[in-house]
Amino acid sequence: MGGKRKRRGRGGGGGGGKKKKRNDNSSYQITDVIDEDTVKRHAEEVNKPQEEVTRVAQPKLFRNGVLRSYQLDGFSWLLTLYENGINGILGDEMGLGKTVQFIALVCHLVEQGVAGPFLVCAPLSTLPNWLGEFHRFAPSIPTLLYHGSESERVEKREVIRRAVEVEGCPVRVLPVVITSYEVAIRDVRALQQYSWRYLCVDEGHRLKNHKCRLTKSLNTFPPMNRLLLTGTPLQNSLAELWALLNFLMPDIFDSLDVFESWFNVVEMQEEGSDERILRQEREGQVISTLMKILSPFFLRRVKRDVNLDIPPKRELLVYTPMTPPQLRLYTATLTSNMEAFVSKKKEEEEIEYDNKGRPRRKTRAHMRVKLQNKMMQLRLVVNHPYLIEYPLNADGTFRVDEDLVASCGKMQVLDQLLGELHRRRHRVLLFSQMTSLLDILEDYLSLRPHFRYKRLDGRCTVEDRHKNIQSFNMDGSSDFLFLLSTRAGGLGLNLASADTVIIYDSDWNPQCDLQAQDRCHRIGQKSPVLVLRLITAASVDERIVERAATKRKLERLIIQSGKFRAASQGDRSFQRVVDESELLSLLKQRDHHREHRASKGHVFTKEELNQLLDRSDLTKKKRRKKEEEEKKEEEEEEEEEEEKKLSGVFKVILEED
Ligand SMILES: Nc1ncnc2c1ncn2[C@@H]1O[C@H](COP(=O)(O)OP(=O)(O)OP(=O)(O)O)[C@@H](O)[C@H]1O
Repeated sequence: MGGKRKRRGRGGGGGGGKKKKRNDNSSYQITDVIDEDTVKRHAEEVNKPQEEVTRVAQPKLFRNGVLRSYQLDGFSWLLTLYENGINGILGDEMGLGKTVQFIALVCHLVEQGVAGPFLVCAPLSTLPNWLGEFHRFAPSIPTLLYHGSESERVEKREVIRRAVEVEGCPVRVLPVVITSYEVAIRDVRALQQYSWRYLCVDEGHRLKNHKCRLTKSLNTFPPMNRLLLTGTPLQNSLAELWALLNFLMPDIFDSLDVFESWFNVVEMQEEGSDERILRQEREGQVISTLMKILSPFFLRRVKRDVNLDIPPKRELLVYTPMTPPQLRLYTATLTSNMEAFVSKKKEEEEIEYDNKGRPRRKTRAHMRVKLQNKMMQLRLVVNHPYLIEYPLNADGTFRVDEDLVASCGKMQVLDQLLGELHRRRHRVLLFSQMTSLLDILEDYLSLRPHFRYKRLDGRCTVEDRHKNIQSFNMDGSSDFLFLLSTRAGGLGLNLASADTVIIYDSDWNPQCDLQAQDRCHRIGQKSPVLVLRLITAASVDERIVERAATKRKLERLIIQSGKFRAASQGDRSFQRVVDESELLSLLKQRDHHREHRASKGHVFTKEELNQLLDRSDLTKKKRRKKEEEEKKEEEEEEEEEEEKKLSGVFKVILEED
């Protein structure tokens, strides 16, 4: 175990309570993890009983929209945190409108005379969205996109100091500065100079590594209120969650070692650990305690809690076989002679004989990878053999023909799925981890020119991202497909005009794939969403999906269990220990609904395809849910009527008495 980390004493939330000394590893108490008094004080403030919390009305500066009831709750919660100088995490499930809740908070603070400036630090791909949301919902609040070349940024720094008049506000207001993580790191010196009133880090799980440059840079800023927005606060391990808490409250969460030792994370994440988790909970109430600690700083609502009225989502696993060339490459990799295999093949191909029988060297294939990392090689083979070697034409250009589809099991199934989805007029988001695979998919799309598409990955400029997203979301857009890299395209984008997600290759981190799915399963979605996860059978793909499922277990137990949903009040039933049956059902939960495998050959039969793509029952499910809700409402109304009548009777009786 490492030594005690030095406290930095930054960040608005640090409580400065007394610290308990720890002796050795085995005798850690929960009070070693955190300062109990401080947490208790925060909890009392934030978790006041419902009656005592007055929900704040929608700010006047928040226009062109009505905050939903849970958003008003969330905004009130944010305000309570601000007023008590506590930092926190708004962890609502993706697509519930975390952005608008923060915008409402800014509007309210400005109305109250807080002049700013406010700093929003977000992934590059979401900057246009942030600006758009501010312009749409709070048009009178000044904003500044802090981005661009060095000289542009120097000019913009002047604007940060320029306060403007805002109608109905007691003070002149400084802008909300919206910038990317990269720029915040690059310009840390310049940005430190301002007296920021509030820092909001969007997709806050970016700070999951407490040693990352962004965390270090932001920690050098003068103290101010800090807020993290993230729909996926627990990604791979509790250490990552600790890093977020450490960023927000370094005084309380100052030792990862202690935190980890208490919450025995490694054991909890091992495969087949269900029994152990249950035992730990029985003996030490580990999960319940962790929730108790988190509760004052963390608010999370999920779609099913808030009656969002969007159609349901269904995830299917679609298993695809390997083609013979893929199998050969895969076996060669496993037996470690991939290099020999490929170079031997290359040699055979490179020597050609001219019409006089003389040997002539000729390059036929373009070797695309340095063959080092075995796991990576296996992933390349299953994703597309052309990622290993791409055949060339005589003139040295890439050979793009039907072999591109025929040589790869996933491509054959993808081609079949896309054909049918296009015919049924669905619109598709297609995610891959690898930009080189997106290149191959673009080559494929040149063979299917009727599939109009857009593309977004880490290489796109902010302007191109914005243009492509707008054009895809436009009414009457002719785009059928959006190619996205999971890392760049999974964050914070609104693509609710699509209703199908295809995950070509799964991420080791399950939250990245969830992020991807929720680009279209969000407010604004009108149709049931189908998520198709392609998995090459009996390959590294299966291992990735299994590993991801194990990681999700922890997240499901702590974050998804629905205990953080009340914005205020003691309703957060932490007094009630998470009971065993509840834990068991969380442990058993699966993300996917069904698995599909082609019964014969490489692709699906018509019947199988129909079954796979059918979502009529989801529409029915939605209708049924609505009917049930209406029925419940009617019953409640009837009950109320009944009660009124009864209380009338009692009143008469009482008066007569
Ligand atoms: N009250 C509202 N009225 C109208 N539109 C809303 C409202 N709340 C949210 N939206 C819209 O819903 C969509 C999702 O909101 P937003 O992007 O803020 O979600 P999010 O929780 O931040 O998601 P993510 O975690 O994916 O970033 C946006 O298009 C937003 O404009």
